[in-house]
Amino acid sequence: MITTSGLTKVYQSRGREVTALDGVDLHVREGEVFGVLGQSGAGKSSLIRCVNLLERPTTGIVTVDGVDLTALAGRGRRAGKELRRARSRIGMVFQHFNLLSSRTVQDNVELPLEILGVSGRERRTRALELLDLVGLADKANAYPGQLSGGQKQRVGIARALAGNPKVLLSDEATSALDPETTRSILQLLRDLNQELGLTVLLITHEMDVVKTVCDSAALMKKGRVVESGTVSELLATPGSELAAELFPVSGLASGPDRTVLDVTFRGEAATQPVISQLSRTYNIDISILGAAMDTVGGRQIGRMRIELPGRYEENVVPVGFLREQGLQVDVVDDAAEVVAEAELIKDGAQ
Ligand SMILES: Nc1ncnc2c1ncn2[C@@H]1O[C@H](COP(=O)(O)OP(=O)(O)OP(=O)(O)O)[C@@H](O)[C@H]1O
Repeated sequence: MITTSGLTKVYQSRGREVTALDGVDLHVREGEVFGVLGQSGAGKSSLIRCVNLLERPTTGIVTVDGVDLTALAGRGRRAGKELRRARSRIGMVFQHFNLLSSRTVQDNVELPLEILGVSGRERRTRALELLDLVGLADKANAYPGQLSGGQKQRVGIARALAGNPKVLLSDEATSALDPETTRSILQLLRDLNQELGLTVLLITHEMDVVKTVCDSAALMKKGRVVESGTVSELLATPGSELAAELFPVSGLASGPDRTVLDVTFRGEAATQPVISQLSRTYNIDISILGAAMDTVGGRQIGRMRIELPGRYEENVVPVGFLREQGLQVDVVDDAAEVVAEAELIKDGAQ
């Protein structure tokens, strides 16, 4: 539904060039909720703004629902009209709602329809339908200033849906909201995704958002996508940074000459007593350093960090046993963990 290939965006800023996107290839399938994560400055906003051509990419191609938007941009009047039409099929939701304070809720929702030249009567009916869909039928005549943050975002979503889009882009839609309101807005996006078959591309810096609503996710760093896939694929990828952040377990080895493993359980494997079997079969003592259960991508999943006596070379057979039981086993390298933690501290300090 959304494809970018070789997308770059270079800004000219005070005489120097800033590369915000450095060759981004993204594939968002029809009907999925796709989350793009990354630290501040990674290029997330530039990406989403290039997808609907709010920002003109420097090079590369953006296709939405089979239409090459980059080919239409800046190619005369006729193509401009086609681009406007294609863009009306892409809704956009903003972090700070971007509502007009002098217009009522209903008039805010009608605005894109006015621009599309829809008649007054049709606009009113459509706006009321949309307000009903987002649970705000009783606020049609209120002004944005009279609404809570969550209600304002619902109006923003209703407005984004006015042109009957197939795609909804969301730029940090929940980051100005409290946790409870965030949950209800995410639920609304999920319901719209399922009821209307809407494809949603959202950018966020919150792992919880990805956990709650996303089918797929990508991690951006310095203008590049460094990991992407369905949430289940990512969780099954050894060494995936997104998986580790989506589902963190911690705990350091209790001393030298120990093997630390992250064992991920899902489905049937979660109900088997594998740890006690492992201990009995190989006559080893196992310490549990950390454990967590969670629902990720709608599936229950568990992860446990365990420690076995002896170095990894001495534990190849027990590790093989765990893998034979269908468990995902990642060997935790303490030295790498220490480096990763130091990087996190350094990034946080910047
Ligand atoms: N209009 C602009 N002019 C010059 N540089 C820009 C412009 N917009 C973004 N940048 C730069 O491009 C890089 C990527 O910015 P972008 O806003 O896309 O990142 P982001 O991941 O969305 O960050 P945040 O989470 O803080 O919004 C940054 O270095 C930023 O300073």
